[in-house]
Amino acid sequence: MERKEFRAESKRLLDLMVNSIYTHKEIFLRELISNSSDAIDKIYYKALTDESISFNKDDYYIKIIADKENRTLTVSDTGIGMSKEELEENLGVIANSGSFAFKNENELKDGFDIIGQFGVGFYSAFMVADKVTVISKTFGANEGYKWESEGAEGYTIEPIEKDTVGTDIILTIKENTEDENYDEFLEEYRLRGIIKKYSDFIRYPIKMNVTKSRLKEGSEDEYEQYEEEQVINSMVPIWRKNKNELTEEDYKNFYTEKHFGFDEPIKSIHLSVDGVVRYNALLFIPSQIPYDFYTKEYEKGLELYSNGVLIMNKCADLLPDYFSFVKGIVDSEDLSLNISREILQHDRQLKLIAKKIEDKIKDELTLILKNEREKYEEFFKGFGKQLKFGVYSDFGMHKEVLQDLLIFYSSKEKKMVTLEEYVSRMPEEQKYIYYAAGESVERIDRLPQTELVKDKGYEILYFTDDIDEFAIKMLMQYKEKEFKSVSSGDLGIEADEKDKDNEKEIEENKELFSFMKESLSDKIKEIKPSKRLKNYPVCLSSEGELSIEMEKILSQMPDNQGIKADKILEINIHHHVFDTLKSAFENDKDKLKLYTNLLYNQALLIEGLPIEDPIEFTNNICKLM
Ligand SMILES: Nc1ncnc2c1ncn2[C@@H]1O[C@H](COP(=O)(O)OP(=O)(O)OP(=O)(O)O)[C@@H](O)[C@H]1O
Repeated sequence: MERKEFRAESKRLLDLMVNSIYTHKEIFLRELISNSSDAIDKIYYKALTDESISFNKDDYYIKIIADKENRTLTVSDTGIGMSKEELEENLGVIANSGSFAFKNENELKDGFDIIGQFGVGFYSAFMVADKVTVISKTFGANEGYKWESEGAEGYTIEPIEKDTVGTDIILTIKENTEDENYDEFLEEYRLRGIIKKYSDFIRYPIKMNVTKSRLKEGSEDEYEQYEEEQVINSMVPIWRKNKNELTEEDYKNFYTEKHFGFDEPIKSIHLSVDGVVRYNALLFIPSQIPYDFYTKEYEKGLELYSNGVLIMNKCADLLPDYFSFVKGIVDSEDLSLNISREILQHDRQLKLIAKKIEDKIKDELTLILKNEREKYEEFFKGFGKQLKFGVYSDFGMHKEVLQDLLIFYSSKEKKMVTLEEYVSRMPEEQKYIYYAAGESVERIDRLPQTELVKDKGYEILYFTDDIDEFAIKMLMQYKEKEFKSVSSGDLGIEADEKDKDNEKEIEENKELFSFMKESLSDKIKEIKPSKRLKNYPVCLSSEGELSIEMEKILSQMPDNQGIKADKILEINIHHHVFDTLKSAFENDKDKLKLYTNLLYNQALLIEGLPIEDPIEFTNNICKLM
């Protein structure tokens, strides 16, 4: 019989499993039972919706058999089974989740991490077994197949007789070592405990033979032991249980068991609605972003059940895009089993459920923001962008829902604040909500353009995400206060007396400014004395809808059309550099050209924009040295 190699990634993971020092080895059983349950879901759904298949609820179960003599533990199910191709495809490679590829070598050395984070499913069997045998017959096939592997060397596959459809996974349990006791995975008591702990909510019976004792027939004091098949799990899905029967721990276990995420959810939401549409929902707000969250591969959606039967893995219509990070399940007895994806989209009941879910998520997030700020900030680090995309998308249609969930770094508070907090602190004479956009808080903090606003004692919100300014433009205003970039032409701050005195100076230097403007030609729209600069000689500001930050972001887009902001070069006439400019204007116009060019390039650098001709720039500096 031919031995086949595992694919490279699988081999590495297998090595990891075999040599695992992971302390919770017991989770292998949870993984296998969960796979069995998924497989039964598939056939159960088929049987319910296809009239040609006879249906008997009792036919669907999982059975655990421990055989101490042969050191085998079998997890047997009456699920959909696997064909030869499926055995190869599913068990010869790491589950097509991509999660593995994402982990880098360093993280991989730490087996704990990968098991804890992703639940590598089937492969975890190798933590406790020397050999794993899978015997499976898929629905509609005439014969079964046996897949067998003793670890990283590879696996074999061959046809085998099997009467019933389903899968048996037979683990040959490892011998005990000095540090590890593997015998326990053959102990009835221990196995029951593991099943209760991790798989109690599985909706199909998990059966096991348990040892009992009874009075011997005809005897009054002599007992005998006998075996009886028992269902170990309670089978009530967690979402059907009463909230006060459940602990936070139960919800967390369910989250992990379902592989919703490798983190701990910041919130579990349990809904039992008995209105026009009756349904139960269990929703989770994760604390960490999944590695693929901001990629095309990420698929949003909730598991959808009709009266306990899974009808869709990821029902996207239940979640708005801006809450796409939410995981969970919805189960309604009012939904038809045979509902198709297309019908579902227009289903009135589903729409009602979706609306209620959206409201609930918003309320919960608002509560966390209010009462558990640190937690919210952690959440926002990961998912804040998604909320801001939500404000921006669909022409701002959802801004009302989302605006109070936004937080931004504040120049004054030195921490994240809400728009509401900002507005409530605004001095009476302050007209606008000021913001500054840039790469990082540190960089924005040093932007010359912030000087005047800070000097006035006004708070500035720092925008460090690309989407921020676009989202704010969509928002336009908050509580009737418009947003204003500190780089915009008109800041709406009254010039103080000193500035008025300077108007004379400006008038006197009109020609100097027009000479400088000419030498920069159309690189800038205008050059003018700055009202906002205090300590810096120059800065750039912009006029119109498109800011310099937005220009930067758009220029990085693949279909960038070279759209430019209208730039204004502002000169600080109180800076000693201005005296140098004046004297060059009098005595040496060529030098003034050089200076103008230098100042313009300096302003670009401060903005984080590339200078157009670095060679010319450095040559100019040398010329002046
Ligand atoms: N008992 C089973 N019956 C039928 N198919 C199975 C069974 N066990 C595993 N499979 C198939 O093998 C695939 C791989 O299983 P594995 O546990 O490695 O990953 P997964 O379940 O897809 O992913 P995850 O464990 O992250 O949920 C499954 O997706 C399923 O198609």
